[in-house]
Amino acid sequence: MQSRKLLPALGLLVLFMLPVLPVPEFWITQLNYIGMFALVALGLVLLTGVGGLTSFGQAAFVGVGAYTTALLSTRYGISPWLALFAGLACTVLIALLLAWLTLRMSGHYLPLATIAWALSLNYLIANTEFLGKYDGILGLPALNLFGLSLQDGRALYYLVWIFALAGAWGVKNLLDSRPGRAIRALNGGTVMAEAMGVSTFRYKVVIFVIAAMLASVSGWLFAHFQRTVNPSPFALKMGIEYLFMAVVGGVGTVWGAFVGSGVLKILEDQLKELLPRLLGSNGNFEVIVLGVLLVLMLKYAPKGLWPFSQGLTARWLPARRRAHDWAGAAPLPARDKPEPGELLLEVDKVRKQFGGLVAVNDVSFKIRAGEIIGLIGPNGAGKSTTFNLVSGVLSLTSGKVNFRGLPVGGLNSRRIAERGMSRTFQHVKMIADMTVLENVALGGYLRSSSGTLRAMLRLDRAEERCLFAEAEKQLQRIGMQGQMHELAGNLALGPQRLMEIARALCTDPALLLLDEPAAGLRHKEKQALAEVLRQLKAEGLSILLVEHDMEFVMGLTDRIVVMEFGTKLIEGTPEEVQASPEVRAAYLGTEH
Ligand SMILES: Nc1ncnc2c1ncn2[C@@H]1O[C@H](COP(=O)(O)OP(=O)(O)OP(=O)(O)O)[C@@H](O)[C@H]1O
Repeated sequence: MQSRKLLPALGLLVLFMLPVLPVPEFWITQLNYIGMFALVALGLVLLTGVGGLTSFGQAAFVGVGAYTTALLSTRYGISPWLALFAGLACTVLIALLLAWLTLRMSGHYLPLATIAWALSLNYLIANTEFLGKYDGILGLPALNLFGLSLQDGRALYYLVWIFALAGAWGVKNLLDSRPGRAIRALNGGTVMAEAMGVSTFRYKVVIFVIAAMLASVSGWLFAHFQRTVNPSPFALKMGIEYLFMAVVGGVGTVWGAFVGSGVLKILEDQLKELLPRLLGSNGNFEVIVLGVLLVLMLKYAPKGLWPFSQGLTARWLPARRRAHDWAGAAPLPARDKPEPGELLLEVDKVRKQFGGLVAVNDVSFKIRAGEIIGLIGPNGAGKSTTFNLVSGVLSLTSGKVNFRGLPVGGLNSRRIAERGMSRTFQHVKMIADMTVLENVALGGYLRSSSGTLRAMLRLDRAEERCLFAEAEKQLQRIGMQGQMHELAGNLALGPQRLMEIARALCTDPALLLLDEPAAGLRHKEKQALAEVLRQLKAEGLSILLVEHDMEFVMGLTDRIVVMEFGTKLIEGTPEEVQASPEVRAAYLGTEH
């Protein structure tokens, strides 16, 4: 534990002592650039590494910050500090516009769109008379802080690194918070996060804007360091380099941004110097060597240098475990629970057509509070589609769904979660590199309120304690408390499915929707799951269970709805269903 705190403290001390030590000016300049580049790469850690949104266009935002301060401080004599905020305001406006235009794109369309707007913004700057075209703007004033001129690289060094480390602190805090868990959920697609009540589009915009703002601050520092701006450092080529820096360091890790910026900057400069001397001729040979090194790194350390080095040192540094500081935390707000026997869910003639195929054909059933209802049927019978209609993943072609007396048909899964239905997934959806506890705490999203700024400034700790206390309570409820500090991705399938149930319970649902929870489980794991579900029923919870495993459903449910070819074949008690000749023909007959 001691070495975990000692090493960063030592690193910080060395970093802040460097300018007063006899370190050559060249290295101070290098470190200034590394700090500025790291700010941009930090934005990419959040946007690309964590959020899964690849951007080649961050250099354009560096340009917005640089040009705004250049223009305002040289033409209008405005203080560079005011210009910093003006630059950030411009950046936010441009980022919001671009986010609105591009962030709904997926796959390769988004990276292509970032290339397109990076080219356009750069071309616009380079061809605007007002901005000095390709010559840019010269004669920027040096920064001044409390009467102290930061003209000298050694003086500016402190400002650069205060910004860079403050950025790292903010991003690190954000990732370990309520909005941070929502952001970390983006990378695995939007369905699970939306089902936990997260507006995934909103968080995509948030990380896009934060990344743009970090780039803009870097541009402001860069402009006053160089004392001149021109379009070339903000071109697409630099946008690609920033992405390389993040990837080389480790695109999902905060300190990777610093490692990547440092390694690339130093290697590039040293190779530029060394290679022509070695080869005896001039040329940009460093580009070739860097390209080869990058390919080798992607092959042998694909997660980047920081995670690679962490893997090597894991033997000496014990894994960090979250301090258990939530004992006695206040409970999260809870919803009014339905009375036993109260009509909870009313599915009335729901229909879903995919083109000419009627996947669900006027299916109706009801669930009362305290019941476990099974929805079964052979492959392709329409169970998952019905489940998705109830949980808001699919829109209804016709029919009605009422929940606790109010219509919910047509609401999206976020709104459905707000009303008190929570679901699990046929294929487990989780954040593999987060602990079990953190995954479950994501379920408490709608019962808490800390926003991005509070999280970045770490003002959210009291609410975080409440969230973790609730997550631990739900894990205890299903008998998984002992595994709460494990990474979710390291669990076997059975515990992963139970973890999903704990996450759904953390939303404080009135109805739990389980999509094939026994699929792929071993016999013992099925027994453990059935035990948990029986216990939840005994506690008064209502459950809709879509399942393939007949034995599992028969021993657990109060009533069963059997579907075939999109229609409801029969509804009854497990005994009635088992005795039904139609079911035998349609389902059991084909199964046994
Ligand atoms: N998005 C879609 N587009 C077109 N057809 C679909 C879509 N989703 C499902 N279907 C079709 O609707 C029918 C019902 O599918 P559904 O997945 O609901 O069945 P199921 O009972 O859940 O089957 P399984 O047990 O195999 O998951 C199938 O014929 C399926 O091919």
